[in-house]
Amino acid sequence: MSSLVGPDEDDPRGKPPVPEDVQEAIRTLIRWAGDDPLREGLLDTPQRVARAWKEYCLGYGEDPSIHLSRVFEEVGGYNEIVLLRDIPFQSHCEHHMAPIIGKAAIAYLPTDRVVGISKLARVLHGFARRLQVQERLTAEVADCIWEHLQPQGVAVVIEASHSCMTARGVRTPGVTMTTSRMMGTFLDDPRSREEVLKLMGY
Ligand SMILES: Nc1nc2c(ncn2[C@@H]2O[C@H](COP(=O)(O)OP(=O)(O)OP(=O)(O)O)[C@@H](O)[C@H]2O)c(=O)[nH]1
Ligand SMILES: [Zn+2]
Repeated sequence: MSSLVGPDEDDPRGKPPVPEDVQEAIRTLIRWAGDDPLREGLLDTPQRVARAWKEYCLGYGEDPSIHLSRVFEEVGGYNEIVLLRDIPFQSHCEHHMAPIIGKAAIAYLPTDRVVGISKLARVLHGFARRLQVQERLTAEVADCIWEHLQPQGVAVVIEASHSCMTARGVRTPGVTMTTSRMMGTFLDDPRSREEVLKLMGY
C-alpha cells in the first residue's frame, strides 16, 4: 500500500497528501460501482477513503509485541489467571475488505511476570488493524502473548460478526463466528481450560 507522507500543501488542515494513483484507484471503483467520481459530493471522497483505509490498517505500521516489553515482576506472588474480557475490536476481512466487528477475551496464567492490562487490548488492536481472517487474528494474539510473556497458559476467544456475511453475499444478519486458541495449561489440563472458559463467561 502506498504511504501518506509529509504535510499536504493543498489541505488547510495540514493532513498528509494521498498519492494520485491511490485516489485514481478509488475513482475507478466509484465509476465501477455506478456513480460519477467527478460529481461534487464525491470530489473529496478518494482522499477520505484512502485516509480511512490507512487508519483501518494502522497495524501494518506496528509490531504488537512491543506492547509486551514492559513487564512487572512484583505481583505479591499472584499466580492465578489474569483475564481481560469483552474487549471490543474492529478489523477487515481479507477476502472482501469488509468490516469484522467483535469482542475478544484474552487470558493468561503468569509464571513470574505480568503486563499492564491495557497491553492485552493493544496487542489485539495491533493485529486487528490489518486485513485478516478471524482464525489468524486469534492465533496471532495468542502466539504473541505466549512467546513474549512465556506464561504457563494463554487462552484467546474471539466472537465477531462479518459484514461480508451480514450486508452482502449470504446476507445473514445476527450470525457470529467464534474462534479460540488455547495454549500451555489451558490446552493440556481440562480443569484449567474449564476454569478459564467459565471466567470468560462461556
Ligand atoms: N474462515 C473464515 N472465512 C471467512 C472469514 N471472513 C470471511 N470469510 C469467508 O470467506 C469466504 C470467501 O469465499 P469465496 O467463495 O471465495 O467468496 P464469495 O464468492 O464472495 O463468497 P460468499 O461470501 O459466500 O458470497 C466466504 O465464505 C466468507 O464468508 C474469516 O475470518 N474466516
Ligand atoms: Zn469477507
